[in-house]
Amino acid sequence: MKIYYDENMPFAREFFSGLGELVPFAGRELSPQIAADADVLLVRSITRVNEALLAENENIQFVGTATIGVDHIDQDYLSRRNIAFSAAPGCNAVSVAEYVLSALVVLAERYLLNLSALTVGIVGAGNTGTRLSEKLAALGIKYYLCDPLLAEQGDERDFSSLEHVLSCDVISLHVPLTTAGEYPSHHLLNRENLARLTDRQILINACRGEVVDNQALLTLKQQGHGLKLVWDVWENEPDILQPLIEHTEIATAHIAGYSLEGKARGTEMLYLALCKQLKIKPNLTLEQFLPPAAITYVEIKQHFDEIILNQLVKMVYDVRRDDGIFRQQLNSQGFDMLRKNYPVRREFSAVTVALPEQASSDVPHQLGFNFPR
Ligand SMILES: NC(=O)C1=CN([C@@H]2O[C@H](COP(=O)(O)OP(=O)(O)OC[C@H]3O[C@@H](n4cnc5c(N)ncnc54)[C@H](O)[C@@H]3O)[C@@H](O)[C@H]2O)C=CC1
Ligand SMILES: O=C(O)C(=O)[C@H](O)COP(=O)(O)O
Repeated sequence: MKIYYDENMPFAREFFSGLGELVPFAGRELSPQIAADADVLLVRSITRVNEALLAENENIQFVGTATIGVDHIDQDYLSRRNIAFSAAPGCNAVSVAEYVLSALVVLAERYLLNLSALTVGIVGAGNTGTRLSEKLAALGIKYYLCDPLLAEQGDERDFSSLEHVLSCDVISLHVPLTTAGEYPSHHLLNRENLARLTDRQILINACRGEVVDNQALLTLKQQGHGLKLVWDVWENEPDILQPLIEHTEIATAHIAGYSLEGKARGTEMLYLALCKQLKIKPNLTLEQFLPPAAITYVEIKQHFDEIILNQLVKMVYDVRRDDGIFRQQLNSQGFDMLRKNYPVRREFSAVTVALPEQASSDVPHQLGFNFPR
């Protein structure tokens, strides 16, 4: 059995070598000719899987994407051909939530904002939106959720209108990219509603670039609008609207979900799905392969406050590192190479935090840091 896998899938060799012959490929270079003899195809978000790619392949049994987003997969085509499909829902949701938290900590420091006094509007209350809301709740930050689909499905949380969440101090977008249905997200933020945002607001996009009309946003910023932007995803990646970069507070190359745990969990989820498809009992887990973090233990000696929060979050993940790399190296390396060469980043859970014995709050552990044994 030939298993074709994207070369940017961590631990793919470790997980899949016992299941078949492995063939790595570069995500944007996979052609119908190359993919023609794959029995299993494991992709990331940059490979479009559709009839154009698979028409010449008569044997393919399984397609997997090690990502949350599935907008690059023609699922109707796969089901018409009876090809099994699996994604990795939630695999890097914590990573995205920690990216957003790091950005908020950095902006709070830059503009002397009192984090706990901010309101945050979360658009899309699925895996990433929920992980973010849990971290905000741990910090006592008031948040509002907008997700008409979940509301209609009977989700019992409180939901707000899009109009309401767009009036919050911080707006964080966590929807899939969709163009059909009752609530399509393509250009959910457009010229009209962007123009209604105010100079004091922060807009964070770490879902898909096409959810915001990038050209309309650029025009608004060029007119002197003060809206602060945290921008991880861009329309038309990798050929992005570069003039927008200078108008952002934080700009990165679609890496919000790139913690080592987040990417590797995607690989592990595909391994489990493929084992199920092949009716094989899985015998490998991610814990076997994940290395320890560079710093594994921190002892806090004082009352936990926003200063310690700032230090703790930035010690594990300081989004300014990725912003700096992006601004300095985008033109020399290119968008895709920045992503391919992404430096190791760990999640909060890789670090154990010990608190003073009489600590009155447990915020670090509620944020996802590990408990001491
Ligand atoms: N920047 C990055 O590295 C990453 C980006 N993503 C993107 O984030 C998206 C969301 O991820 P998850 O939360 O894990 O997905 P999810 O599927 O768990 O949740 C998405 C939620 O958005 C809601 N939704 C859909 N259309 C909506 C609309 N028009 N208005 C409000 N809510 C709407 C859905 O009902 C669902 O509850 C993914 O589809 C992916 O495109 C995901 C991981 C990493
Ligand atoms: O999981 C998703 O959805 C994402 O956006 C991933 O972070 C995309 O990563 P790549 O598949 O483009 O490496």
